[in-house]
Amino acid sequence: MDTTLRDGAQGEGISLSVEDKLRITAKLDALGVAYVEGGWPGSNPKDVEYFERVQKLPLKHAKVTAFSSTRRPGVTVEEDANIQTLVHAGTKVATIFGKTWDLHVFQALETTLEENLAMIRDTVSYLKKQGLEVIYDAEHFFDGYKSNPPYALETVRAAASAGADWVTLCDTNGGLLPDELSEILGKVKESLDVPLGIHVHNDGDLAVANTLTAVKNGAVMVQGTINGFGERCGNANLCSVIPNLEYKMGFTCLPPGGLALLTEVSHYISELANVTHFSQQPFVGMSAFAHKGGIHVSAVSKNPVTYEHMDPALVGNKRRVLVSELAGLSNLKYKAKELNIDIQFESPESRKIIRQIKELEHMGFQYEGAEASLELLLKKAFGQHQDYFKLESFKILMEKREDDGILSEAMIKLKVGKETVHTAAEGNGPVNALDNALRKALEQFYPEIKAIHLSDYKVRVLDEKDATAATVRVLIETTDQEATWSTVGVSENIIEASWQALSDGITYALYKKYSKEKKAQS
Ligand SMILES: CC(=O)SCCNC(=O)CCNC(=O)[C@H](O)C(C)(C)COP(=O)(O)OP(=O)(O)OC[C@H]1O[C@@H](n2cnc3c(N)ncnc32)[C@H](O)[C@@H]1OP(=O)(O)O
Ligand SMILES: CC(=O)C(=O)O
Repeated sequence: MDTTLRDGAQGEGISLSVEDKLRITAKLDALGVAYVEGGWPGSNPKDVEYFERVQKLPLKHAKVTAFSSTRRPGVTVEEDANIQTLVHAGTKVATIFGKTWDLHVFQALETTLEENLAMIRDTVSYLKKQGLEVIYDAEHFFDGYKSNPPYALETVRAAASAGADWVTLCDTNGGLLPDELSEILGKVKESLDVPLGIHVHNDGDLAVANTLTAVKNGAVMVQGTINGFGERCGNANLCSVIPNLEYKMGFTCLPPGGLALLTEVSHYISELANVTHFSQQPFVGMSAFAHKGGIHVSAVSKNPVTYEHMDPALVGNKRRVLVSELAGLSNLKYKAKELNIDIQFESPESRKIIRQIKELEHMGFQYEGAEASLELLLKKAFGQHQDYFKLESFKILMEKREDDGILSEAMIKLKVGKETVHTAAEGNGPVNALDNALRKALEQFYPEIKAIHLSDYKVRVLDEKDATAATVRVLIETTDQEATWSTVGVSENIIEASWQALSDGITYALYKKYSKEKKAQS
C-alpha cells in the first residue's frame, strides 16, 4: 500500500496539486501497487476534489483508499463530519487510524480508555455496514504495547471484532528497533486472527529494516511511500522495501515487470513533488550503481558482481562510471567506450590524460558533475575534436547608475573558420551579457544555437580563506529540446570560469549535432 499521497504529503516541503495526485495515482497503478491511499477527505477541499476525480481514472491494479481518524470522543459516527466525508468520498476502501497508546488516549484525545475502545468499534463497524473494506491503522501500536500491553492488544481486538479486514501495526514515532518489533509482533499474532500490516516511520533510520522484519514475521501488507517522503524523517521507503522483498527475500509485491519500473517511478514522483532526487538513494538513485574509485572500476569491468549487490537493470537503473582524481586507466577505458572515443589504452597518451585529469581536479575542476567537459577533454587529448569557433578576445563593461540599476555589456571577437566576427550584447549581469554576445556572434554560422539555453548556473568558492581572490568553480547546465549537459570552468576570476563553462556548453551542443549528422551520412 502506497501512502505517498497521504502520509508522504505530510513531509516538509511536499505539496501536491490535485492534478499531481491524479498523475501519481496513475503512475503507482502502472507500477502495480495494490492500494493507493489518496488522502484525507475530511481534511481539505483538495482531497475532496481528488476523490471525486479519481473515480474516473481507469485503474488496473490499485484500489484507492481514503483516510480518516476514528470518530471523535462523545459524538456518534453519524454526527462526526470526518466520518461522513469519508463515506461520501466514493472509495471502496477506507483506512481508519485509532489510538493504541494509553498516554495518547489521556493526553491527546483527553478521554477514557473505554471511550477510545468504543470509538474504534463504532467507526469500524459503521464503515463495514456501508460496505467498505476497512484497513485499521493502530497508531503508536508499539509504543502503546510497551506502555500497556493488555490495553494495546484490546484496541486491535476491538477493531478486528468490529470487522476490520486488516490491522496495521504502526510505529508512528519511528523509534522502534527490529528486535523489539519481532518480539511484539509475535505476541500480536498469538492473539489476533486478521491479516496484519506494517506502517513505520524512519526517525531511527530503521524504517526499511523494520518493515522487512515485520514481513519476515508474518505481516502481509506493507505501507510506505515512494522515496520515503513523509512526516518528520519520512516513512518506509517503498523504493527500498520492494526490491529487498522481491529480489532478496523472494516475496512477490508487484505484477511481472513492475520492479523494472521502480527507478522511473521514483524520479517521476520527485519531479512532480518538486524535490531534487536524492542521488545516493539505494536502488533508484543516480549514484546507486556509480563507480568512482579506480580499483572498483577495474574489477567491475571484469565482473560487475565484484562491487554491485545486484544488476541495476532489475530496478530500471543503470551502471555509471565516474572519471575524477580517483580514476585509473579502467575508468578511462570504460568512459571512452561509453562515449565512443577510439583510444589506444596502453599508450602514453592514456596515462597522460589520466594525469591531466588528476591535475585539473587538484586545481578545482570536477568532472563527475560535468561529463560534457570531460568528453570534450578526452576528444581533444586523442585528436578527435573540432574547433567550431576560437576566441580572440572579449571585453565586459559594467556601469552602475544612480537611478537606472546596473548595466552589463559584453563585446566579443571570435574566429569561425577564416572569418572574424565582432559583436556586442547586453545582459542583466556580466555572464548573461557574455552568453548573449557569444550566441549573437555564432548564430549566423550555427542557427541551431537558438534552440539552446542555459538551464542552471552554479558557482562554488573553492578556497574561502582567500576571500574575493578565491578560486571559483562554475558549473553550467545547458539544454536543448532533447538533452541536458553539464560543463565546468575554474579560475580565480568568476568571468573567466564562466566563459570556460559557457564555451564548453556551446561547443558540446555543436559537436553533438554535427557528429550525429556525420553518423547519419555514413
Ligand atoms: C499518525 C498520523 O499521521 S495521523 C494523520 C495526521 N494527519 C493530519 O493531521 C493531516 C490532516 N489533518 C487536518 O486537516 C486536521 O488536523 C483535521 C481536519 C483532521 C482536524 O482539524 P481540527 O478539527 O482543527 O483539529 P486539530 O487538528 O487541531 O486537532 C486534532 C483533533 O483530532 C483528535 N484526534 C486525534 N486522533 C484522533 C483519533 N484517532 N480519533 C479521533 N480523534 C482524534 C485530537 O484529539 C484533536 O481533537 P481536539 O480538537 O478535540 O483537541
Ligand atoms: C497512521 C499513521 O500514519 C501512523 O501511525 O504513522
